[in-house]
Amino acid sequence: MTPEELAILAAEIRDFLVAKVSRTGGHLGPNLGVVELTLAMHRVFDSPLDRFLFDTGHQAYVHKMLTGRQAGFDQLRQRGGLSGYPSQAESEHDVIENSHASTALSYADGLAKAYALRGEARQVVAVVGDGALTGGMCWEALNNIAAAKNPLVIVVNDNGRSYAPTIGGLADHLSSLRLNPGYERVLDAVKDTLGATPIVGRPVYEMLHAVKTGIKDAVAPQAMFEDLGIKYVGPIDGHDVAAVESALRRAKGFGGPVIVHAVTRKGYGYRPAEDDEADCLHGPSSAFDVETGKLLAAPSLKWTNVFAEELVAIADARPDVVGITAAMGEPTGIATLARKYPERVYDVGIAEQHAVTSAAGLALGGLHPVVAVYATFLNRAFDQVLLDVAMHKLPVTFVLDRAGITGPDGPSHYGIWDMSVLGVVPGLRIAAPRDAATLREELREALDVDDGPTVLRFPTGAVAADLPAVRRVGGVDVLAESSGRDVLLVATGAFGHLGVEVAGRVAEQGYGVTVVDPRWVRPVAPEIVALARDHRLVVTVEDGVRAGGVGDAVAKALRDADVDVPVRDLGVPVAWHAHGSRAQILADLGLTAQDVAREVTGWLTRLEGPTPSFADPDTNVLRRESAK
Ligand SMILES: Cc1ncc(C[n+]2csc(CCOP(=O)(O)OP(=O)(O)O)c2C)c(N)n1
Ligand SMILES: CC(=O)[C@@H](O)[C@H](O)COP(=O)(O)O
Ligand SMILES: [Mg+2]
Repeated sequence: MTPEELAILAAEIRDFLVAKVSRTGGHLGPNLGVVELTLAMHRVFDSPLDRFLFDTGHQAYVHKMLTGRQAGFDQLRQRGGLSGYPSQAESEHDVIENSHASTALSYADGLAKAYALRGEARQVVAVVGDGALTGGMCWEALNNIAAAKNPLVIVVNDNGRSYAPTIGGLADHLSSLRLNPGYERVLDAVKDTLGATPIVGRPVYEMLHAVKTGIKDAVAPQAMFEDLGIKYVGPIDGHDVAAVESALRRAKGFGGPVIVHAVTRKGYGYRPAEDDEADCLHGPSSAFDVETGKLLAAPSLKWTNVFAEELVAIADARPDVVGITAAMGEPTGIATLARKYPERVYDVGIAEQHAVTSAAGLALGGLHPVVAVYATFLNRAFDQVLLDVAMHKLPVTFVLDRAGITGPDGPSHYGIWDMSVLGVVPGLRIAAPRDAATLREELREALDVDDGPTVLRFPTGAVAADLPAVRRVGGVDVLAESSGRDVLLVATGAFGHLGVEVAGRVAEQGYGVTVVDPRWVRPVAPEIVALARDHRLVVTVEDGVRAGGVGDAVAKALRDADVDVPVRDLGVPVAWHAHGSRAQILADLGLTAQDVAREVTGWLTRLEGPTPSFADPDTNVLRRESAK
């Protein structure tokens, strides 16, 4: 293809991305920024013989288009449709399916070693963003890549942003070169005067590279990488296909590890994304107006908003409260605190392990840090929570947004493991609010705990309507109860509403039912044990994996207290759950009022002894507070 044809193709790809993603939602900004880069990769290398590894994978839409999957974009991130990330089931061109950042270079190191050992002449090309580069695994990988000296091409897609501008020393290094006025001005002048005739411009352009070498040496990215033993090529204009191709061909022929530093712009070529100061339309969650880039759906009050507002209200009175985000200030709501108290919020980059242990440091220094991350991303910092925070009994509060079944981002984004994994951390307490009122209350309770870590976890999306309790037993809220005592239903977190709906259905069948929201789900409250003692069956329902979850914990607590009441647990099976909407996935898992009620009555009918033994159908009226 001629440069002109390539330019036309790039424009067509952009038009396609905007047209499709504006209907489905998805990672528009990141993918608009890698159009030329991905075109060049496919022109220089031979996928799938050569392997393309996309770090985080949210920027692989162009790669999908170039590997025959354009038709799938109408169902992007929808159940049964195209994944928003690489998917081996979709294509042999795809490798990394995990949407957690900073993994690609480690995969690349291993893959390159395998090809070297097996004598396979296959190139490994890893695309890693400047944001992902702030993750520690990248540096562990670079250390090994340099030592292994295997042929490996690392494309640093440097757009200067994660969601917000990327923070940290490395980002400063990269940006000082990228933003060097001399480099940019001369580059633009060369490109302007020579017009779109890059071939003619090649010698001049290459001369510019020589000029830049001086700048590079002065600015250190080249030195920083080359001192590691990794060749550095760039910075190059990541939107100039010919320039990227030239750099990739040089890298391909080098015979060892090479970094190609491509300077790109997130949202490039679509003004609403380019001008979006928040995050360059990083990932609109649903359909948006093409003219403005604004979501079509009316904004709803989200769990995140409630958390953010309450945190600021608490921080107003508590100078010891500080916030930490791992490059997700806006998505987690911590940015709201930063706007009022910028000196009390720390963005550590995509570095959750560092976030947790630096929070331990903050706590040792007399502060009470709030670490706000998506539930799934805390997985990688388990050791830090366990040994750096909990073993030292430090007052750190973890606020886990997107806990439970999320949906469009697929299996590696589900926040379903926290209650199980964190359930084995001595001294750690977990709260699962059911609505805005309990979120506010439990956040305050968490920040009042000063002898160990606390966790607050809530799901994605609009906050559940307030669900007042009928009464409170210790720390446990009774949401509904009837005269009979056939079943105690423990409905955790946002499943409070589900629990009350199930109770109505079960009571209609003549059974006695009590629905409770434990509020603090770990450790199991003694009141749960006491309430269980009065019932014939305990059923738990949780928005998390069953194995080691609340159900298992309640069953163990009853065993430990010699309370011989059977426990049945409902939740998320231990499996990889495909992408879809949260409602669809919950329905697929039988976590709907109808399905749960059917399960509960089924268990009740199979219980030994007379049923309903405690419930008098005439008096077994379900008592509950109407939502205020
Ligand atoms: C471990 C982890 N933490 C947080 C995220 C959320 N996240 C998704 S994309 C992104 C920003 C990535 O920035 P960069 O690597 O520069 O890629 P870009 O979007 O700029 O192309 C973040 C923080 C994640 N995917 N993984
Ligand atoms: C790729 C990534 O990790 C995030 O961008 C994720 O897509 C955010 O999802 P939300 O839409 O839940 O904020
Ligand atoms: Mg970036």
